[in-house]
This record gives sequence, structure tokens and C-alpha cells, in this order.
Amino acid sequence: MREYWNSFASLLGVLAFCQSLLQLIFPPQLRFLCLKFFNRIFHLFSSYCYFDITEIDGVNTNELYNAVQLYLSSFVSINGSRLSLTRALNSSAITFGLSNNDCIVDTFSGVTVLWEHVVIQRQSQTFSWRPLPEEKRGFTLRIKKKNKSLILDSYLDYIMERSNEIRRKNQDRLLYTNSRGGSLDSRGHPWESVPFKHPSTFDTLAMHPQKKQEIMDDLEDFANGQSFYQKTGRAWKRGYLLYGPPGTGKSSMIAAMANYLSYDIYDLELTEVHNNSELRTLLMKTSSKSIIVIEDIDCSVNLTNRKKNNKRNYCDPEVRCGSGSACGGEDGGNSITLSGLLNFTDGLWSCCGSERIFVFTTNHIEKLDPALLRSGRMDMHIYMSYCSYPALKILLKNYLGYEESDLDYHVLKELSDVVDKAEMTPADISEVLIKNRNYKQKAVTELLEAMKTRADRNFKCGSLRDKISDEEEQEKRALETPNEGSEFEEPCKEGENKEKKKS
Ligand SMILES: Nc1ncnc2c1ncn2[C@@H]1O[C@H](COP(=O)(O)OP(=O)(O)OP(=O)(O)O)[C@@H](O)[C@H]1O
Ligand SMILES: [Mg+2]
Repeated sequence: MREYWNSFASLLGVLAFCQSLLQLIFPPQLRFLCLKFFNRIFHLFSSYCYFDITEIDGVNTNELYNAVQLYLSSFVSINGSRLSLTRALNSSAITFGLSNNDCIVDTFSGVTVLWEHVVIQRQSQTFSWRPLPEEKRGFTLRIKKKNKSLILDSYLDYIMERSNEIRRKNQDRLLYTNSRGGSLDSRGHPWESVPFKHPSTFDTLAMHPQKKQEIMDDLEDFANGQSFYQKTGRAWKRGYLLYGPPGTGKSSMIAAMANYLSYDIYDLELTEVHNNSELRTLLMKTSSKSIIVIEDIDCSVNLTNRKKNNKRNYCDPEVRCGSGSACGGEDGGNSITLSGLLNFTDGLWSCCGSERIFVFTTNHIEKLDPALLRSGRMDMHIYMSYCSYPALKILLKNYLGYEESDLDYHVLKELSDVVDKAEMTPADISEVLIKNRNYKQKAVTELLEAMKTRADRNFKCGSLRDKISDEEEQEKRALETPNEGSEFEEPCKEGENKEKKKS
């Protein structure tokens, strides 16, 4: 045994001597070239080839890296021996991942591949125009050279598909916001995200069941319509305009849509967008299977029609000063224009990515520019109305567990008579029901009382309004030089005006 150790020690000595000799003879550059050369030779004769998938590709986030990470996380918990566990802020799901510099084997169509998660420290002196993560992360895929075509043709596509599926099914969907005002994070993203957990669904949404079904069918058709959109040459996107008084469920409807289709939501805050090109960047960074929302579009920014904009926009950075210029305009330096927004929803840029839904909401549809409303731009205009009787029944069921048959016939009759006249929003009604949800009878009685009071008030206000506007009308007509002949037409005009007011 001692002899064996002696010869091993002398061998090490010889090796150390050879190494120092080599270092003496070969300068470092030459050594590096030699190593590279031997590496090449090794790869030439090796039966394997390698693919590096880095987390950041130049300056952009590499989607394939995220997809691989997600894909591996689906089976790494069973096969891996050393795992990294992560849980995003506010998320309920724990994600398994491959530990740093660890490997895992996968099989696809009978072919075995090896994945290695490579993590190295980033050199601090590396120059970058934005902060980069401290570690360089990537996956290395090792496959047999003879299987290269199979892997490149189908395996990577399969990974992308699977990762999308996994993300939709297992992971929390995300609610994105651009509240950082255009600045990018270390991975080059202008959006910030939190897990999306809104409980609103089409079941909890109080609206006419037929209208609800129409919307659900439309969403379903859209989600399954890839080949239709392809065949007809249309971008795979759809626009919904939700309008109606506050508290009628526009935001709840968006949440229900996202939950129904399992889509992410991008809540676009227009006041945080400085110009049209920033808007385009935001659009480019949205993923497919998502809903892009602009709430209260009438009050977000001063969007006037394109003609007016053209006149006014001598100070539009994109027209004159070049993108990013800081020349202020009427709207205090915010140079996002209606045409920019229209391009965002409808132009060439709107179809980067696919399967996306645009939803705009407003309380005042009459304030919107007709260009935004023309058909093809917002495919469906959905009026979210005051609570109707069918919607009221849904609220009674959801909040109190009351079916129609559980309520007294007379109470039902009273409710159905007064609900339209009361003009109460589902938000108003749900407030009354929540307050008394432990005393169901009391809840119904109080609701009926509240509705009657509102209906009474509306009636009085309505007749007062009619009276005032009739007087105003008469005064106006008196000032507009009345002539004898016009008296003949008077009753008819008045009738018309009343009709208009009603509508
Ligand atoms: N149609 C509805 N069905 C069920 N609940 C509703 C409905 N409308 C409103 N609500 C309730 O009222 C609350 C406010 O509704 P929501 O925020 O969706 O209204 P909104 O129309 O978006 O209002 P705003 O125009 O002020 O943004 C919600 O939390 C929800 O509980
Ligand atoms: Mg809302």
C-alpha cells in the first residue's frame, strides 16, 4: 500500500513539473488557444451537441428560458434530488426549480436529453445601460447529435406549449400594471405584476342572463377562433367597450372575463404613458392570452379627434421633435394622441402577439371620439345597466341564497315593479344585502324600502326636471322670434322633445 502511495505522489510531482514547464514555455494567450483547439477537437469527435439558453438575450428577456424553467418545474419535483423552491409575493403556489448547476434528464419521443441549470456570477465591470441581475443564468441542453433535428423541430415547440399550459392551469394568473411610468426593470420589462385573484365570475355577475350568455359565447368563439382569424386574414384580437353608470359592474365584468378564459390582465394606466412610442413598447411587451384594459378612457388623457390632434400636434414629439422630446403640450407634456391609441388597438402594431382582448371602460360613452367607437375597432359595445329584475334575482341568490321560489309572491311582485324605477346599481343593492346578510328577511325588507325611496325620489326629480326643461324650452322659443304660423306645429314639437328627453 505504501508503495502505491509513493508512486502516486511521484506521479503528481511529475505532473506539477510538466505544468510549470508548460506555463513557462507557453504564454497565457497561447494556452487559451490550445485549450480552445482541444475543446474543438473534443466536440468534433463527441457524439453530443449543446444548446445554451440564457436568461437574458442581449438586452431582452429570453422567453425560452422562462418556458424551460416552467416546463422543468412540472416534473423536477419527482425526479430531482436537489431543488430550489420559490414562492412569489402574494402567490399561493410554490414553484420547484432546478438548483444552481444541477442537472436533470428528460425524455421526448424516446430520446433522452440532459438539462443543466448553469448559474455564474456576473462580472461587476460589465457595462450595461440598465441594471442587470447579479447572476448570469441559463440552461444548457445536451443531446445526441443524431437527434438534433427532432429536438429543434418539435421538442422546443412542445416545451413552449407545455409551459403556456402549465402557467395557465397551475400558476396564478397575473395582473400587470405600468405604474412605474415607463422605466424598465432589470429584466427589461415595463410592466409590474402581482398574482391576479379577483373572485368575480360570470356566475356572480348580476346582469340579464341572455346578455351574459351572449358575451360568454362571444369570448368562447374568440378563444377557439384561431383558424377563423387566420382564414379571414384578421388579427386574432377582439375589442369590448363596457359603458354605463358607476357601480354597474364594468370592472367586475373584466375580472369575470379573465377568470372565464384564464387570461392575464394588463391594466394600462394611460396617464403614466408619456408618448405613442412608449405605448407601442408596452404593447410589444404584453403576452398572448391576455386582456389589455384601459379603464375610464374618457378621463385618462385628453384624447381628441385626429383632425384636431394634427392641428395641435406641431408639438407632438413624434411629428416634429423626435421621439422622447420633452416639449410640453396642452395636456401638460403628455403627448399620447388618439391616433396613437387607435394604432395601439387597431393598427399594424396591435397584432404583435396574438389572442388578445382589448377592453375599454367608460361612464360617459357620449364623450368618446366616434373614431374609437367605429365598428371593427371595438367589436362589442356592452351597456352595463342599472339593476334589472333578472339581475336582482342573481344578487338575491348570491348574497342571501334565495331562489325565486323562496320568496313570497307579493314581495317578488313589489320588487319586480319597483326595481326599474329605482335605478339602483348592483353595487348599491349589494351594499344593502351585505349589511343584512345574516338576517335574510330583514335584508329583503330593507332593500324594498330603499328601492321605493329611490323610485319616489326619481319620480319627483324626473317631473321637476321635466318641468324645468319645459320652462326653459318655452323661454328659448319665446326668444327665437316666434311667428303666428309656428303655433300650428307647437304640440308636435313638444311631443318630440319629450320623446328625446325620455330616450
Ligand atoms: N353587475 C354586478 N354584479 C355583481 N356585483 C356587482 C355588479 N356591479 C357591481 N357589483 C358590485 O359592486 C362593486 C363595484 O363594482 P365595479 O367596480 O365592477 O363597478 P364599475 O362599473 O367598474 O364602477 P366604476 O364605473 O366606478 O369603475 C363590486 O365590488 C361588485 O361587488
Ligand atoms: Mg370600474
